[in-house]
Amino acid sequence: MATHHNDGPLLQVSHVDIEYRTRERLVRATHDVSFDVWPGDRFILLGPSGCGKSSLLKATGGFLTPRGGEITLQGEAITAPGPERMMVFQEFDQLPPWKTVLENIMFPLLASRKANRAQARETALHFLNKVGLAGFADAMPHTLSGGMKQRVAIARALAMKPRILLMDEPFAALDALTRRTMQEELLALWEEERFTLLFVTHSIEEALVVGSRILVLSPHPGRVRAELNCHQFTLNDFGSEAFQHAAQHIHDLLFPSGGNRTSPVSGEEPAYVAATLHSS
Ligand SMILES: Nc1ncnc2c1ncn2[C@@H]1O[C@H](COP(=O)(O)OP(=O)(O)OP(=O)(O)O)[C@@H](O)[C@H]1O
Repeated sequence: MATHHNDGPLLQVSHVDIEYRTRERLVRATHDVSFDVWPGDRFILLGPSGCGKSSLLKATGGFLTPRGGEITLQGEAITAPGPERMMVFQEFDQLPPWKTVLENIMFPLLASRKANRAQARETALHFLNKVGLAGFADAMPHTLSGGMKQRVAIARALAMKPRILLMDEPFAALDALTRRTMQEELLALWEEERFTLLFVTHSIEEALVVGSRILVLSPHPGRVRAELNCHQFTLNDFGSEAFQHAAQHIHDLLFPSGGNRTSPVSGEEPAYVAATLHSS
Protein backbone atom coordinates (compact mmCIF):
# COMPACT_ATOMS: atom_id res chain seq x y z
CA MET A 1 0.00 0.00 0.00
CA ALA A 2 1.11 3.55 -0.59
CA THR A 3 2.15 5.55 2.40
CA HIS A 4 -0.28 8.34 2.85
CA HIS A 5 0.74 11.93 2.88
CA ASN A 6 3.05 11.76 5.88
CA ASP A 7 6.33 12.55 4.24
CA GLY A 8 5.40 15.33 1.85
CA PRO A 9 4.94 15.01 -1.90
CA LEU A 10 6.65 12.18 -3.74
CA LEU A 11 7.27 14.22 -6.87
CA GLN A 12 7.65 18.00 -6.91
CA VAL A 13 7.68 19.89 -10.15
CA SER A 14 8.62 23.49 -9.38
CA HIS A 15 8.48 26.38 -11.84
CA VAL A 16 9.55 24.24 -14.73
CA ASP A 17 10.36 25.88 -18.07
CA ILE A 18 11.15 23.52 -20.93
CA GLU A 19 12.62 24.79 -24.19
CA TYR A 20 13.76 23.16 -27.39
CA ARG A 21 16.37 24.80 -29.52
CA THR A 22 16.22 23.89 -33.18
CA ARG A 23 18.42 25.37 -35.87
CA GLU A 24 15.69 27.75 -36.95
CA ARG A 25 14.06 28.68 -33.67
CA LEU A 26 13.53 28.33 -29.98
CA VAL A 27 10.37 26.49 -28.89
CA ARG A 28 9.08 27.16 -25.41
CA ALA A 29 7.25 23.98 -24.46
CA THR A 30 6.26 24.87 -20.89
CA HIS A 31 6.39 27.97 -18.74
CA ASP A 32 6.49 28.05 -14.95
CA VAL A 33 4.71 24.74 -14.44
CA SER A 34 4.45 23.57 -10.83
CA PHE A 35 2.61 20.64 -9.29
CA ASP A 36 3.02 18.06 -6.53
CA VAL A 37 2.30 14.35 -6.85
CA TRP A 38 1.59 12.49 -3.61
CA PRO A 39 2.08 8.78 -2.98
CA GLY A 40 -0.79 6.80 -4.47
CA ASP A 41 -2.00 9.67 -6.67
CA ARG A 42 -3.20 9.01 -10.17
CA PHE A 43 -2.07 12.37 -11.44
CA ILE A 44 -3.10 13.43 -14.94
CA LEU A 45 -1.44 15.96 -17.23
CA LEU A 46 -4.24 17.09 -19.54
CA GLY A 47 -4.14 19.56 -22.37
CA PRO A 48 -4.23 20.01 -26.12
CA SER A 49 -1.52 18.86 -28.48
CA GLY A 50 1.64 20.85 -28.02
CA CYS A 51 1.02 22.04 -24.45
CA GLY A 52 4.13 20.23 -23.24
CA LYS A 53 2.60 17.19 -21.52
CA SER A 54 5.07 14.74 -23.01
CA SER A 55 7.93 17.15 -22.35
CA LEU A 56 7.00 17.30 -18.65
CA LEU A 57 6.82 13.52 -18.52
CA LYS A 58 10.18 13.16 -20.28
CA ALA A 59 11.74 15.65 -17.89
CA THR A 60 10.34 13.63 -14.96
CA GLY A 61 11.76 10.52 -16.58
CA GLY A 62 15.13 12.28 -16.71
CA PHE A 63 15.28 12.18 -20.50
CA LEU A 64 15.52 15.95 -20.83
CA THR A 65 16.65 18.77 -18.57
CA PRO A 66 14.36 21.75 -17.99
CA ARG A 67 15.70 25.17 -18.94
CA GLY A 68 14.48 26.50 -15.59
CA GLY A 69 12.94 25.20 -12.39
CA GLU A 70 13.43 21.85 -10.76
CA ILE A 71 11.92 18.38 -10.55
CA THR A 72 12.56 16.33 -7.42
CA LEU A 73 11.59 12.82 -6.38
CA GLN A 74 11.49 12.45 -2.60
CA GLY A 75 13.57 15.61 -2.37
CA GLU A 76 16.26 14.48 -4.79
CA ALA A 77 16.73 16.37 -8.04
CA ILE A 78 16.10 14.31 -11.17
CA THR A 79 19.06 14.53 -13.48
CA ALA A 80 18.98 11.28 -15.44
CA PRO A 81 16.69 8.30 -16.14
CA GLY A 82 16.42 5.80 -13.31
CA PRO A 83 14.72 2.48 -12.54
CA GLU A 84 12.52 4.09 -9.88
CA ARG A 85 10.73 5.99 -12.69
CA MET A 86 9.45 3.53 -15.28
CA MET A 87 7.80 4.80 -18.43
CA VAL A 88 5.08 3.34 -20.66
CA PHE A 89 4.74 4.94 -24.09
CA GLN A 90 1.96 5.17 -26.62
CA GLU A 91 3.82 3.25 -29.31
CA PHE A 92 3.31 -0.49 -29.65
CA ASP A 93 6.96 -1.01 -30.62
CA GLN A 94 8.41 -0.35 -27.16
CA LEU A 95 9.12 -4.06 -26.63
CA PRO A 96 12.33 -5.40 -28.16
CA PRO A 97 10.96 -7.78 -30.82
CA TRP A 98 13.68 -10.42 -30.43
CA LYS A 99 12.79 -11.16 -26.82
CA THR A 100 9.79 -13.21 -25.69
CA VAL A 101 7.12 -11.55 -23.58
CA LEU A 102 8.62 -13.02 -20.42
CA GLU A 103 12.16 -11.96 -21.35
CA ASN A 104 10.89 -8.47 -22.07
CA ILE A 105 9.49 -8.18 -18.56
CA MET A 106 12.55 -9.75 -16.96
CA PHE A 107 15.01 -7.53 -18.80
CA PRO A 108 14.86 -4.32 -16.68
CA LEU A 109 14.96 -6.40 -13.49
CA LEU A 110 18.15 -8.10 -14.66
CA ALA A 111 19.72 -5.00 -16.23
CA SER A 112 19.22 -2.96 -13.06
CA ARG A 113 20.45 -5.92 -10.94
CA LYS A 114 17.28 -5.76 -8.89
CA ALA A 115 16.87 -9.50 -9.21
CA ASN A 116 18.70 -12.65 -10.24
CA ARG A 117 17.30 -14.76 -13.07
CA ALA A 118 15.09 -16.93 -10.87
CA GLN A 119 13.66 -13.95 -8.99
CA ALA A 120 13.19 -11.97 -12.20
CA ARG A 121 11.33 -14.88 -13.76
CA GLU A 122 9.05 -15.23 -10.76
CA THR A 123 8.31 -11.50 -10.60
CA ALA A 124 7.75 -11.33 -14.36
CA LEU A 125 5.30 -14.26 -14.26
CA HIS A 126 3.49 -12.66 -11.34
CA PHE A 127 2.93 -9.41 -13.21
CA LEU A 128 2.16 -11.15 -16.49
CA ASN A 129 -0.59 -12.93 -14.61
CA LYS A 130 -1.81 -9.62 -13.21
CA VAL A 131 -2.28 -8.19 -16.70
CA GLY A 132 -4.12 -11.34 -17.81
CA LEU A 133 -1.40 -12.69 -20.10
CA ALA A 134 -0.17 -15.70 -18.12
CA GLY A 135 -0.53 -17.87 -21.21
CA PHE A 136 1.68 -15.67 -23.37
CA ALA A 137 5.02 -15.84 -21.55
CA ASP A 138 6.77 -17.44 -24.51
CA ALA A 139 5.05 -15.44 -27.24
CA MET A 140 7.02 -12.99 -29.39
CA PRO A 141 5.80 -9.38 -29.31
CA HIS A 142 4.86 -9.29 -33.01
CA THR A 143 2.24 -11.99 -32.41
CA LEU A 144 0.37 -9.81 -29.89
CA SER A 145 -2.39 -7.26 -30.45
CA GLY A 146 -1.78 -3.61 -29.60
CA GLY A 147 -3.66 -3.94 -26.33
CA MET A 148 -1.67 -7.02 -25.36
CA LYS A 149 1.62 -5.23 -26.11
CA GLN A 150 0.54 -2.36 -23.87
CA ARG A 151 -0.33 -4.86 -21.12
CA VAL A 152 3.17 -6.32 -21.40
CA ALA A 153 4.69 -2.84 -21.22
CA ILE A 154 2.63 -2.12 -18.09
CA ALA A 155 3.65 -5.45 -16.52
CA ARG A 156 7.29 -4.72 -17.33
CA ALA A 157 7.08 -1.30 -15.68
CA LEU A 158 5.19 -2.49 -12.58
CA ALA A 159 7.52 -5.45 -12.10
CA MET A 160 10.24 -2.93 -11.31
CA LYS A 161 8.16 -1.57 -8.42
CA PRO A 162 8.93 1.98 -9.52
CA ARG A 163 8.35 4.84 -7.10
CA ILE A 164 6.36 6.46 -9.87
CA LEU A 165 4.90 5.03 -13.07
CA LEU A 166 5.01 7.43 -16.03
CA MET A 167 2.52 6.83 -18.83
CA ASP A 168 2.49 8.87 -22.04
CA GLU A 169 -0.90 8.45 -23.74
CA PRO A 170 -0.55 4.67 -23.36
CA PHE A 171 -3.99 3.88 -24.76
CA ALA A 172 -4.25 6.57 -27.44
CA ALA A 173 -3.44 4.23 -30.33
CA LEU A 174 -6.01 1.60 -29.29
CA ASP A 175 -9.55 1.25 -30.58
CA ALA A 176 -12.24 2.72 -28.34
CA LEU A 177 -13.40 -0.57 -26.81
CA THR A 178 -9.89 -1.81 -26.03
CA ARG A 179 -9.05 1.59 -24.63
CA ARG A 180 -11.99 1.38 -22.24
CA THR A 181 -10.97 -2.13 -21.17
CA MET A 182 -7.38 -1.02 -20.59
CA GLN A 183 -8.54 1.91 -18.45
CA GLU A 184 -10.59 -0.53 -16.39
CA GLU A 185 -7.65 -2.90 -16.02
CA LEU A 186 -5.28 -0.10 -15.05
CA LEU A 187 -7.68 1.00 -12.31
CA ALA A 188 -8.04 -2.58 -11.07
CA LEU A 189 -4.23 -2.91 -10.97
CA TRP A 190 -4.02 0.35 -9.07
CA GLU A 191 -6.55 -0.93 -6.53
CA GLU A 192 -4.27 -3.92 -5.93
CA GLU A 193 -0.85 -2.29 -6.10
CA ARG A 194 -1.53 1.37 -5.19
CA PHE A 195 1.34 2.62 -7.31
CA THR A 196 1.82 6.33 -7.95
CA LEU A 197 0.90 7.27 -11.48
CA LEU A 198 1.72 10.28 -13.67
CA PHE A 199 -0.40 9.91 -16.79
CA VAL A 200 -0.53 12.06 -19.91
CA THR A 201 -3.67 12.31 -22.01
CA HIS A 202 -5.50 14.76 -24.23
CA SER A 203 -8.88 13.16 -23.57
CA ILE A 204 -11.03 14.80 -20.90
CA GLU A 205 -13.01 11.60 -20.53
CA GLU A 206 -9.89 9.49 -19.94
CA ALA A 207 -8.52 12.04 -17.49
CA LEU A 208 -11.71 11.95 -15.41
CA VAL A 209 -11.89 8.16 -15.37
CA VAL A 210 -8.23 7.30 -14.83
CA GLY A 211 -7.22 10.19 -12.62
CA SER A 212 -7.55 11.17 -9.00
CA ARG A 213 -6.17 14.64 -9.79
CA ILE A 214 -5.96 16.54 -13.05
CA LEU A 215 -3.57 19.30 -14.02
CA VAL A 216 -5.12 21.26 -16.86
CA LEU A 217 -2.53 22.88 -19.14
CA SER A 218 -2.92 25.60 -21.75
CA PRO A 219 -0.77 25.53 -24.89
CA HIS A 220 2.16 27.49 -26.33
CA PRO A 221 3.88 27.42 -23.96
CA GLY A 222 2.16 25.03 -21.56
CA ARG A 223 1.07 26.75 -18.36
CA VAL A 224 -1.05 25.51 -15.49
CA ARG A 225 -4.65 26.54 -15.97
CA ALA A 226 -6.13 24.58 -13.06
CA GLU A 227 -5.67 21.60 -10.80
CA LEU A 228 -8.76 19.54 -10.04
CA ASN A 229 -9.78 16.58 -7.92
CA CYS A 230 -11.58 13.82 -9.76
CA HIS A 231 -11.20 10.73 -7.61
CA GLN A 232 -14.99 10.47 -7.34
CA PHE A 233 -15.42 9.25 -10.94
CA THR A 234 -15.14 5.68 -12.16
CA LEU A 235 -15.88 3.99 -15.46
CA ASN A 236 -19.49 3.59 -14.33
CA ASP A 237 -19.95 7.34 -14.27
CA PHE A 238 -19.80 7.90 -18.04
CA GLY A 239 -22.80 9.93 -18.99
CA SER A 240 -23.82 10.74 -15.44
CA GLU A 241 -24.79 14.33 -14.80
CA ALA A 242 -21.84 14.96 -12.47
CA PHE A 243 -19.42 13.47 -15.00
CA GLN A 244 -20.83 15.59 -17.81
CA HIS A 245 -20.65 18.64 -15.63
CA ALA A 246 -17.01 18.02 -14.75
CA ALA A 247 -16.17 17.35 -18.41
CA GLN A 248 -17.86 20.59 -19.45
CA HIS A 249 -16.02 22.49 -16.74
CA ILE A 250 -12.67 21.18 -18.00
CA HIS A 251 -13.68 21.91 -21.57
CA ASP A 252 -14.39 25.50 -20.59
CA LEU A 253 -11.02 25.75 -18.86
CA LEU A 254 -9.31 24.52 -22.00
CA PHE A 255 -11.38 26.60 -24.39
CA PRO A 256 -12.20 29.73 -22.43
CA SER A 257 -13.66 31.55 -25.45
CA GLY A 258 -17.06 30.32 -24.31
CA GLY A 259 -18.06 26.94 -25.62
CA ASN A 260 -17.05 27.58 -29.19
CA ARG A 261 -16.46 23.96 -30.05
CA THR A 262 -15.11 24.78 -33.46
CA SER A 263 -12.38 27.11 -32.17
CA PRO A 264 -9.15 26.14 -33.92
CA VAL A 265 -7.05 25.41 -30.87
CA SER A 266 -5.51 22.28 -32.31
CA GLY A 267 -6.12 19.38 -34.58
CA GLU A 268 -6.78 17.25 -31.52
CA GLU A 269 -9.88 19.15 -30.50
CA PRO A 270 -12.42 16.45 -31.38
CA ALA A 271 -11.15 14.47 -28.40
CA TYR A 272 -12.49 17.14 -26.08
CA VAL A 273 -15.68 17.51 -28.01
CA ALA A 274 -16.27 13.77 -27.83
CA ALA A 275 -15.67 13.88 -24.10
CA THR A 276 -18.22 16.57 -23.50
CA LEU A 277 -20.80 15.18 -25.85
CA HIS A 278 -20.48 11.63 -24.67
CA SER A 279 -23.55 10.18 -23.06
CA SER A 280 -24.78 6.67 -22.59
N1 LIG B 1 12.53 17.44 -29.88
C1 LIG B 1 11.88 18.58 -30.07
N2 LIG B 1 12.43 19.59 -30.78
C2 LIG B 1 11.78 20.76 -30.98
N3 LIG B 1 10.54 21.01 -30.49
C3 LIG B 1 9.95 20.05 -29.78
C4 LIG B 1 10.57 18.78 -29.53
N4 LIG B 1 9.72 18.03 -28.79
C5 LIG B 1 8.62 18.77 -28.58
N5 LIG B 1 8.75 20.00 -29.18
C6 LIG B 1 7.76 21.09 -29.15
O1 LIG B 1 7.46 21.37 -27.79
C7 LIG B 1 6.07 21.64 -27.64
C8 LIG B 1 5.49 20.68 -26.62
O2 LIG B 1 5.57 19.36 -27.15
P1 LIG B 1 5.06 18.08 -26.34
O3 LIG B 1 5.25 16.89 -27.20
O4 LIG B 1 5.64 18.08 -25.00
O5 LIG B 1 3.50 18.42 -26.21
P2 LIG B 1 2.28 17.47 -25.90
O6 LIG B 1 1.33 18.28 -25.10
O7 LIG B 1 2.74 16.18 -25.32
O8 LIG B 1 1.69 17.22 -27.34
P3 LIG B 1 1.06 15.90 -28.00
O9 LIG B 1 -0.22 15.63 -27.27
O10 LIG B 1 0.82 16.28 -29.42
O11 LIG B 1 2.07 14.81 -27.84
C9 LIG B 1 5.46 21.53 -29.03
O12 LIG B 1 5.37 22.83 -29.57
C10 LIG B 1 6.46 20.69 -29.78
O13 LIG B 1 6.45 21.03 -31.14
